Amino acid sequence: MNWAALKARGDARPTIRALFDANADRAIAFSLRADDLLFDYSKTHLSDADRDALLAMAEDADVSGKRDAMFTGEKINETEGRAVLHTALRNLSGDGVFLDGSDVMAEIEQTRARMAEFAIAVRDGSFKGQGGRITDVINIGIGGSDLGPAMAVLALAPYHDGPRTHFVSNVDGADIADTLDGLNADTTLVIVASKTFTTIETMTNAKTAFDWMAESVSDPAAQFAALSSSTEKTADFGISAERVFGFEDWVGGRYSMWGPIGLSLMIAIGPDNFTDFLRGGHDMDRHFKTAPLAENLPVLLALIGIWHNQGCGFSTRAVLPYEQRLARLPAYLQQLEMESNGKSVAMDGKDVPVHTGPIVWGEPGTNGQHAFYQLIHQGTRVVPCEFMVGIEGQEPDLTHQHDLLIANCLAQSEALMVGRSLDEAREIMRKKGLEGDELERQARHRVFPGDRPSTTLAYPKLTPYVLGQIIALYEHRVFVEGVMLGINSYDQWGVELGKELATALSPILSGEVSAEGKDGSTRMLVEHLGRR
Ligand SMILES: O=P(O)(O)OC[C@H]1O[C@H](O)[C@H](O)[C@@H](O)[C@@H]1O
Repeated sequence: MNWAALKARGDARPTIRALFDANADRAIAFSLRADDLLFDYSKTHLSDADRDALLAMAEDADVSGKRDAMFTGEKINETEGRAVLHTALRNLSGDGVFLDGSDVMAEIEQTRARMAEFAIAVRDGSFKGQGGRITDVINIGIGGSDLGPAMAVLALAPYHDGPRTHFVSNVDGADIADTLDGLNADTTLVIVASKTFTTIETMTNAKTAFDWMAESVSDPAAQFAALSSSTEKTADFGISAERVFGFEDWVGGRYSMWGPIGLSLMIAIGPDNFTDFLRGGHDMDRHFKTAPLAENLPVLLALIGIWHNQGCGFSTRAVLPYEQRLARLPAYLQQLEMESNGKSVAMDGKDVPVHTGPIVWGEPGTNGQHAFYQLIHQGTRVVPCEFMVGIEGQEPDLTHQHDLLIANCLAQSEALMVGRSLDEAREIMRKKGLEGDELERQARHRVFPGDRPSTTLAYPKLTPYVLGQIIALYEHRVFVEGVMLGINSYDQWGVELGKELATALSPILSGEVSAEGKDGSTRMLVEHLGRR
């Protein structure tokens, strides 16, 4: 990968406005329609030649070959010796997906059918709590066993016609205490979601929920379900096999919401809507597998990411959905992107010679506009922005509010690109009656440098299908960026050390083990925080 050449291109980038001036059809030439999504990347610094160079880099990195290897069950997660087949969870084509020569689809479909049967029973009241029909469902999980369903349940609130859904993740007792407060144990279903069924936060919260349940009902385990790859451990916890929904280790935690980890979502919106969500993801898979690289949405999104981060040196990325119900999407994408591509060592064991995954963050618009957009417009760093907006909202009586929402979204990307010159700012100050030094001083504060890049993803309406498309789009984008960087996007060794040290610190904090050997700062903090 010729990173130096890409950097040279980034350094020599033309202004975005110059690119528009040079090509009257730039918006068409630098946008892509796939199914009913429109991805506009014309408000970036990418020229035809830069795009060609990036596409050539994608070809050199064998993105197509690696993509096919993923879909066909090769063990591309080399550091864990596993295949990467979360796409099989949403494979609705009827075609087999083979791993080591055997088709994995029968088991996936069987589990999905069991999930649907259980979800229907919870929704129609035929599965009951010991106090009657289930009114509340609590998903206890963290990371990939929390963020996906939590994000999607909020995103798809208009489709939510099942019991109330709650998510508990943090080991901070405040999380579970606040959630349990006011719930009736005898009409609550607790879903313990953990791929490994060893995660300390989840196991601790599950035990707390079990004890809470035991205070009110004679058979607490009867109101527990489990989602995991480790069925022995779910049995040890006492959860009956008929309410255990398993999946295999070739589904990564942050890619797992399409299968059993999505049970809370399925109960909330119903199996049919859940299938629509899968269909959206599956259709994006089909597009990713078949569209030529230059017309391939995940590939282009990845190339924009590589261009901004490794080409132009913009090391952060703001995700700005103009959709209040996508409030948890930035958090979801933080795990997806930063846990997948926050690595320094390439597949071959060598250091990656460039920065890897960007720092991803964001908030829904318009709220962010009144908070951090100041820095995006006038700060000293360039933050590429990824806007998202729907043609339609879900509130037929509030279309005027949706129009305002769209106007704000478009205004931001326009403002970022065109900016406001010093002369324009002077004119505004002159009209306000200022003159001389004061006019000059005030005008400078009102300059917007402009030439700041953004992309806009427009979708018809935030339906389950569209959410599936968007999530699968970002999953594949992360994969393509990972391939180009030469890293394994599917492991997460970087989370281990903190876990190990936390395990060692617990007995030190409780005074069972001495803090000797710890560094001075940690010893001081143990002494200060270990007081009861
Ligand atoms: O689903 P679990 O096994 O409980 O894991 C929950 C989460 O914790 C881990 O530390 C990983 O960083 C995440 O990738 C994972 O999603």
